[in-house]
Amino acid sequence: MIAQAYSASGPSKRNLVIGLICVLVLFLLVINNNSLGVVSSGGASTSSKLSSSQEELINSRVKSEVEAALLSHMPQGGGSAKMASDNGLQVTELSESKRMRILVTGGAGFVGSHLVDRLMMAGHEVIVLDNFFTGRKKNVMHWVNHPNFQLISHDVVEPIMLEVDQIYHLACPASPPHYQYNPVKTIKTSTMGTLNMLGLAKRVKARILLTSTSEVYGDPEVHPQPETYWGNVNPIGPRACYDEGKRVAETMMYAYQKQSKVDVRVARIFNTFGPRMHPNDGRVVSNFIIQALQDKDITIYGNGEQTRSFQYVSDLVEGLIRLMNGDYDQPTNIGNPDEYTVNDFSKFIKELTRSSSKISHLEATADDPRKRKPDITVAKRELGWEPVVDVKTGLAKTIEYFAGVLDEGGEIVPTGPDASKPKGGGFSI
Ligand SMILES: O=C(O)[C@H]1O[C@H](OP(=O)(O)OP(=O)(O)OC[C@H]2O[C@@H](n3ccc(=O)[nH]c3=O)[C@H](O)[C@@H]2O)[C@H](O)[C@@H](O)[C@@H]1O
Repeated sequence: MIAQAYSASGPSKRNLVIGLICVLVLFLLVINNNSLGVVSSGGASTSSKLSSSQEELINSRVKSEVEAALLSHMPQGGGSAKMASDNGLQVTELSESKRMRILVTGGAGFVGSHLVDRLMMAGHEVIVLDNFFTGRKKNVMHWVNHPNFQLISHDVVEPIMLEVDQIYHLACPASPPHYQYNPVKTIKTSTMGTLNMLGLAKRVKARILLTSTSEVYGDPEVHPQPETYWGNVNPIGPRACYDEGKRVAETMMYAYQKQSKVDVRVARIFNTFGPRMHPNDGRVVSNFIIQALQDKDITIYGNGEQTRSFQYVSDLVEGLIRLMNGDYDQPTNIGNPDEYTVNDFSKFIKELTRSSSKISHLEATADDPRKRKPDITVAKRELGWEPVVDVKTGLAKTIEYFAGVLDEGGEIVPTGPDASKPKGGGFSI
């Protein structure tokens, strides 16, 4: 009996034990699977969580940058329907008859990307061309999936066939160390690039706006500089690739206007700063801010008595849009006449960043203009435009931006005065 009972109860007990073990194993497997799931998909999910939170961070930063930049210029109310896009920015719904297809060459760069934000939010279709030499995909990443937006990796030195209504032709490195890195390429960009864009404008009957520069005035002997001043440029100096390139680009604009009736606009941009400047841009505003935030020496080239007048990027963008859409077709200075010596500017940045940086004077750079200040009478009269963001407010936003870049990416070694290639991938994000 006992044996029977044992043998009878034996297998059932064994079955019970086996069953329990199975349940336990299953249970462990489930737990394990789950925990594996957390780890691996958690790896994935951590990374996807991370990337989505990074994305959120980027989007929120982009959003606040754009909102801050637009605050002073956006028409309030307006009445047009607006749609929130994926990046949280409001895009006006334009009727087909009002919606234009707008090409922005150099649209992934510092100025270009701010212009793209304005045009996209106004409800236009925007095509960005960029060769990503100084432009960065991350500057326009927040529009990449929007149906009104197209990003094309293309160098304006090569012709391109597109159908557009307006062309903002910005493509060209603008920082002295970058445009001097490959002077022949800089010349090609301003000449062949502008020729190609003018050819396109002629073919499709698009209005074209060239972003020229205060550098066409060279080392000016007239101060401040009105558009009627012809300039003082050394045609064979290290800056000539840019200065003369832009001067001949302007010449081409008016030759095409005269000969082929192309509808042209020319903006002469004075020193501009703001968020999305390349951390290795090498120009004075980004260099001084980055140096000051890291308590590194602030590098002044020469005696620091040279002057510059600084405008915030949203003012520039507003000026460009007004020039493009107005009737005035002659060259127009777009800049803020608020003038500083480089010495005073370094003190201003130190004060705003509460930095303990020391000032260090390096050798002066060749042909560095000794003074620069725009006469904006024409812009005021013809466009009803003048800057509305004071330098201190603009600098506060730019300092905040670079503080964020430093927090995310760690140390930045600013670009010095020598010709150099921009560091960091332009196409990666
Ligand atoms: O920012 C701009 O919009 C302009 O910048 C440059 O012109 P530049 O005035 O020479 O620009 P910076 O390199 O910012 O130099 C401004 C002054 O600061 C000085 N600087 C620059 C950088 C630095 O680290 N330290 C320093 O003392 C330069 O020698 C120069 O006197 C471009 O050539 C222009 O086309 C462009 O419009």
